[in-house]
Amino acid sequence: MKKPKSKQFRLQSRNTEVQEIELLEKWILFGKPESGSNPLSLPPLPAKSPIGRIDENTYSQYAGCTKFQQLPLSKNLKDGLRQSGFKDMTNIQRASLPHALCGRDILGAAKTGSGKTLAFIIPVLEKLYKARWGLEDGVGSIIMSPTRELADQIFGVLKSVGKHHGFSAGLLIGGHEYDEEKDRVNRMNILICTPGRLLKHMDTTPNFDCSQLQVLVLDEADRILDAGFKKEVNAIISQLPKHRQTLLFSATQTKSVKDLARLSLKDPEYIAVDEESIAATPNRLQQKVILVPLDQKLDMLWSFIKAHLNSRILVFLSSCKQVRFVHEAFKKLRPGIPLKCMHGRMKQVKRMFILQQFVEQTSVLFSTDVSSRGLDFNKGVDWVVQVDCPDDVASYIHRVGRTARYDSIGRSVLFLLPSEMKMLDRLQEKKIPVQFDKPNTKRLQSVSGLLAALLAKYTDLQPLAQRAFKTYVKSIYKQKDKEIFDVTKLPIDEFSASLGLPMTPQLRYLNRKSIDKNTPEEPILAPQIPVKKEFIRPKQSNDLLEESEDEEPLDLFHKKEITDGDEGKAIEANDNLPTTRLLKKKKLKINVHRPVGTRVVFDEEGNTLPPLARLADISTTDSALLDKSKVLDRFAKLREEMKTRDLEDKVLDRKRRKEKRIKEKEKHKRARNEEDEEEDDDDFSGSDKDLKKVKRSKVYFNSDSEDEMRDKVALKTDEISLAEQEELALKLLSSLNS
Ligand SMILES: Nc1ncnc2c1ncn2[C@@H]1O[C@H](COP(=O)(O)OP(=O)(O)OP(=O)(O)O)[C@@H](O)[C@H]1O
Repeated sequence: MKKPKSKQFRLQSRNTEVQEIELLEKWILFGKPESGSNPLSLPPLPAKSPIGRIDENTYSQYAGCTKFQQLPLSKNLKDGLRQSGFKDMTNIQRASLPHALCGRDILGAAKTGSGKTLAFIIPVLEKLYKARWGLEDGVGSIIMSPTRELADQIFGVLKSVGKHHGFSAGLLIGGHEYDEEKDRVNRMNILICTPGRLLKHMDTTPNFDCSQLQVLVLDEADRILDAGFKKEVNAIISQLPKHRQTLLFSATQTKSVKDLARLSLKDPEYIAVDEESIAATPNRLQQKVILVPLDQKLDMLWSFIKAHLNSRILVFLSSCKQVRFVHEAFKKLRPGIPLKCMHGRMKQVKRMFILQQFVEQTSVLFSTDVSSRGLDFNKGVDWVVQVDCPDDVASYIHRVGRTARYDSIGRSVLFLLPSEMKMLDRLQEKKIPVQFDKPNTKRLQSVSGLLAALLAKYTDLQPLAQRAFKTYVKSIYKQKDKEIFDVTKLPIDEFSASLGLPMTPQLRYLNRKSIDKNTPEEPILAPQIPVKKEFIRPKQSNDLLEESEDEEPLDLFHKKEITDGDEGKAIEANDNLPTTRLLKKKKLKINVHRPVGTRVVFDEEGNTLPPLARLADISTTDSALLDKSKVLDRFAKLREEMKTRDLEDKVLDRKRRKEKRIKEKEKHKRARNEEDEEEDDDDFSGSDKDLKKVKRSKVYFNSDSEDEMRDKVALKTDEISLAEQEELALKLLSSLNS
């Protein structure tokens, strides 16, 4: 146990703390970089130049320095950084720390894996230290992250570099015990959290108070500020004090980040260290794009894995269901490397466990975008394989950013469908150095046949495959960027077969006939409706699957059923509308409170008629709207149908009852047997046992037609006794005769 420190020692250390803070503040003030300047452009300080106070009023320069030790940081933090192995600063740290340490708001963008975490953790720790923040002061800093895993990693870095500081820090993320968090949340100085969980505490935890907040950090700011978190983040920000330092970091600077900057940042420093090279991906990252038809994606992935059995491969697919199917199916095919999967539907603890396993050994991790942002795989991912096209360039950058972290090298490959080639242009527009390659199909191993066999053998795999198929197609259908994602160009049947499915699942929202170019007939429920030009999807000039100009615009949707008679009217009514308009089902509002018999009925001219007048009309006039003979025929048919159904039901019912009876008898029999066995265990003499057996054989029957058997045996007993009687009579007679 530690010896309690003496009062004098505590006083002395408090004095040195006060002196240190005073010195740091003067040093920071003295060397403040110009607002808007880029410390990276300053010449680096000579290695042996003095650090800290030089004389009474002179301090060393810190803007432009390259090492953490040259910064005006507390001794506690310098020790923490050194012990965690951090010596030289990365560019984003060099560019942002001098500004952040003097209390400025920061809007920082830097490549993935470039060290943004330390760029905000250091100012947080220093700000609270200089404010002499203590336990009783409550929440001093909030660090928000979009995902739990990322929050957990930030927490890890904070614990490591801040271990010599006395702050209490807590992780507030979903999947953790909420009630337990409630008790200690008020005692935490630094909160690392996901937006949802923080808001929950703000709303429900008594006395939870952030009114003294000093620093707010948004990591992966673009993601936190996008539509998904908008409500939560706005609600949180409205409860925070305006007077605070705000640090926003992300790999890509988006408009919404700037929007937030306008809302709450005060003269922020825009720090984009990669602006000169523009590309948001590291130079150490080799990036390839290959053209893979949809029905060959799994073959390609399988062949790739087989060719890289000694690597750590992170595979991105677009949905949880695909991740689950590919993981389960490939696991059964045993490629010779451990396979793992991770998606948002998994419990937090499991996700953490999988991540840890993945970084420890060579393996393949199938994942959704849940692991595409911010996760630091300890420089350990060799390959990032994007099997499904990312939503946009930002998403691409985040995915490939899981490899080539800090100073390590990495490789990535993106599979693009012929219809998704526009994505290549988008990447090149953003100056992302991707290399387009043709895949080596000589080494391609086909797995679709194997998958079909697997699906037949493991019945639980088939629904997984079906769901994977459906979610993939739906994800393409729902994508906003129709220039890249065009569901009409997917070879649906071939894709289904490539997953091993015996039949293509039904996709209700797609009109299959329109998609299938081999069956150019008209969709049955889609009458030819003139379509306004502006509603037709513009054709892409560089689409490999381009259709001819003359072709009718594709109709992807099912139409509301239109009967022969209605068809003309429907067309007339919607003359100038695009086809899609017709398909929207009109929601019928039923007023359940309407008094009975008050329904409004219209005549042919559109005049309202009194309720039920139309029916009365039918009975009184010859021009009946309903043909009576037809109605009677219909009723006769219905009666016939009901009769046959009734018969079928009866047969079924009889069968069910019989089965039930048999089951019950078997149950009785088993119970009896058990009883008898118990009795057998008691002291039975041999003869008694035999007797019992004989008795039992008379009582129990095994066959289904039990009653018949019983009758037969009864008959048999009668016959025997009769024969015996006859024999006895004969004997008697012969004895009498003799
Ligand atoms: N100054 C440094 N010296 C050595 N290693 C560093 C330094 N700064 C960061 N690193 C290491 O670089 C890796 C990436 O850092 P970090 O996770 O902070 O990157 P990031 O920019 O936040 O990435 P992302 O955008 O993907 O979230 C980590 O393993 C971290 O330990």
